[in-house]
Amino acid sequence: MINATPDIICFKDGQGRWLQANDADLELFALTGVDYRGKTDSELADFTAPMYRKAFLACEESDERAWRNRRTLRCEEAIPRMDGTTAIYDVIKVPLHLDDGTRRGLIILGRDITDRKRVEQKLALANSEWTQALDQFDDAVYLLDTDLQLLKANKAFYQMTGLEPEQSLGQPITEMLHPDGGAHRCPICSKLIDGTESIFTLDENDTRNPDKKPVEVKIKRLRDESGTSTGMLISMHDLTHTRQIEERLRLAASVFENTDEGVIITDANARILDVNKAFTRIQGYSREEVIGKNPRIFKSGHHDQSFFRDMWRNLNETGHWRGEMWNRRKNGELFPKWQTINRVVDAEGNLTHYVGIFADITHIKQSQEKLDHLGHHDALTDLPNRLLLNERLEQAVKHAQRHNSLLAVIFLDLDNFKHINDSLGHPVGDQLLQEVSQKLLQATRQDDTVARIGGDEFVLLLEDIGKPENAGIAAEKLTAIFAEPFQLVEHSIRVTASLGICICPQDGEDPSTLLRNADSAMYRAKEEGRNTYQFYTEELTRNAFERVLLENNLRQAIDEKQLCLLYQPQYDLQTDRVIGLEVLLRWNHPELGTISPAKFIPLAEESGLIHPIGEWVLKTACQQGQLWQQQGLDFGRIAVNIAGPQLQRGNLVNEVMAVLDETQLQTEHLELEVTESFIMQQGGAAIPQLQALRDLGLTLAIDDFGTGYSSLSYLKQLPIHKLKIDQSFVRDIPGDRNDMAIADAIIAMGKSLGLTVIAEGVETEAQASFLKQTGCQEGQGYLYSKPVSADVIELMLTSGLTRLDQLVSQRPALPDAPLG
Ligand SMILES: Nc1nc2c(ncn2[C@@H]2O[C@H](COP(=O)(O)O[C@H]3[C@@H](O)[C@H](n4cnc5c(=O)[nH]c(N)nc54)O[C@@H]3COP(=O)(O)O)[C@@H](O)[C@H]2O)c(=O)[nH]1
Repeated sequence: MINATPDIICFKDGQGRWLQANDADLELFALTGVDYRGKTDSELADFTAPMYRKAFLACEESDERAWRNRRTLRCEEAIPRMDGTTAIYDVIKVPLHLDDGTRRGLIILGRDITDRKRVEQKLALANSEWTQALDQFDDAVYLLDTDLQLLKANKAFYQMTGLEPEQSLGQPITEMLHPDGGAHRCPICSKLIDGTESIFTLDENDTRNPDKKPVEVKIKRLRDESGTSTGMLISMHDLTHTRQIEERLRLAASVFENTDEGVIITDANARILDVNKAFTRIQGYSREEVIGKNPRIFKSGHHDQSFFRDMWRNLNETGHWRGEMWNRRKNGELFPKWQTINRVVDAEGNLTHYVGIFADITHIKQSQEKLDHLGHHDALTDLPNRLLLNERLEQAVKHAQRHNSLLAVIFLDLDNFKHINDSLGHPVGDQLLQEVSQKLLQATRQDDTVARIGGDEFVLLLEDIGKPENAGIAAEKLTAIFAEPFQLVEHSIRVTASLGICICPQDGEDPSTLLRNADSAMYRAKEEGRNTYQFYTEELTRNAFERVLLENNLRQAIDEKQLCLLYQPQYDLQTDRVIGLEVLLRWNHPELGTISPAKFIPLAEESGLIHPIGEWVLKTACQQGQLWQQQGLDFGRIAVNIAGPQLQRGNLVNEVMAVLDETQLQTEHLELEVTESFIMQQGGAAIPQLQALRDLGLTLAIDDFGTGYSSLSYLKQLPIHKLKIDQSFVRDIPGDRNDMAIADAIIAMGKSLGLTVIAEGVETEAQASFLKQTGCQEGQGYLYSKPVSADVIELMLTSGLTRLDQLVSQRPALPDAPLG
């Protein structure tokens, strides 16, 4: 019967000797067919495979324990198998003793639990892995049975509740958490008691919160396959960190919305995702108007491409950019802002956003400008002060050096200003200084600088003055403002000024030298008796005064009949016949003698006196021509020089028509000469007037040709008849090859354009013969005749002679003709 069971059964006597064993036992130890009876485990180990020895010894040892403890022993024994695996047996050993305590025998029953063990081990492993996994959670997780007794809990649970596993497993949760019996007041326990599944939060200051932290509680009912409840799973999530993040987010959102700085957030492609209230206020666009747009819609046009290129490079290299930028508001207004842009990257370093923060710095800029203005201007007159003057002077010197131009520094000091202050008081002195400042500004060009460098001292900076004499003209204008008394609120004050002029580069090439020299020139003006000006160099002062003198005298010259005209014949080079007479003006000054037009015509042009003078010349020349016309003298044409300002004024055509009408000179007897440099300077503006003059039927010549750089294409557009080769190209013929080439080219150009070419300043036969050979049609110069009076011309024409030298040789007793 004992062989019918797969369990092992073995009986041993009191000395551990085997009495009987069933087949399962014998098979287990490979003892089948072995005479095992009367042998102990150790002895049997010799009768079977060596691998069983360890198992036999272990059996002996546990047998001994059972006897010694005199109690049934239950243990597990591992028995090796032939296939290399190990069988685990659940073994029960029942020790039998005699009444006197001696060992009588041992009953051994064993059941193979290898498979169960394996499953149990797997389960235990899985269980421990699961527990370990749950221990990793920060959330407290615990499992209750249907009686709400704690079955399992992770580490976080014990940490949160302060309970120990030994004292809590198998205990009712409600009593553990609320030993005072208040479980029904606890929101977690009351829900557990009700058996309801739920998710809820408890704040740290909630008196019912068993834990003093904000927590999110989730209660889940567990069910088996049949749907029967098997327990409850509870998780408690500590919300402290979440609450902190929420708080930070709330704070960030509040800062975003309430900060005074505009904030703009874009995605990685610079598409706007969000803007704040301040942005809307500053930029003028609503949030909806800009979402999805690129910030370039705010571009002001103030910055060039390189500005943005540098900005992006910086941003991408360093992760941020900071600087001043100009933007355009929705209403079109430009404004300056101080902008910071940051790149935002994710954990992998990939660009996700750009965040721009900016402040409108319009007011700061305005304040800066105000401060800057205050720092650079005189508080009383608002004129530039010494600091700004120095800056401008430095720039002006550089400009003059770069462009090879002239710069004038005028130091102006009021004469006896101290007396005005002392006698009438400082407020009146201040008023006077303000008035003087205004007048100085009115008397200068917008580009000039008028500075007050202290007390009654002013400095004027005149750039690009062309020639030093122009500084003298400016000084004249400036002294003129002191000719009339200054009308102040309660006083009419007469005051004069002394001026010192210094020219850059000739009198100094740096600001301090120029100011010092202008100052010392001003002191010389004071020494000269005040109310005057002096140049730093005496020669310039002399020239300037001479110029003023001439200009003043020229005004009287017409009325006092000091002007007269000379005529210089012009010839056909092939026939030597007189074909015209150039009219040349002379000024016979009662004290200074004959003054060259080269000296006074520019003065007349600058002062505007050229208009009455030019009119007088034209009318006088036409009257003379008409006289000769009446006498039947063949003078060809009268060639009158027209100055640039006469043409520029715009009424020359009417003026010429009126003179021709009045004098009755036939139009074909009149020729007008206009300089090439003036025509060039006018561009196309002179053409309509020249055309109108040509339409009158008179002849138009371009004077000083070759000095004004006109091009062939430009010349073609001009309604002219004649080119007059400038005498500077004739003077050195035949010695200078360049001049010969230029003269040749002008003659060829004239020919190709169908224009007559006349050469002026012909003094030698060689020059005349070269010009003739190269095809120049007409000539004029000392070789034939100097400019002479009308009487001499008349004599020459009536005598049938053509050249002055012939006249002189034939008529030695000529009247006193003024010879040019
Ligand atoms: N707008 C006006 N300009 C006038 C008028 N009258 C004269 N001028 C211009 O003044 C410049 C100087 O003139 P001037 O001193 O009269 O000199 C002229 C001739 O005398 C001189 N000339 C003539 N032949 C010779 C010569 O063989 N050698 C030599 N060295 N000089 C000579 O040349 C001047 C002629 O000038 P241009 O007009 O270029 O023919 C001068 O620019 C006059 O134009 C006037 O009324 N209005």
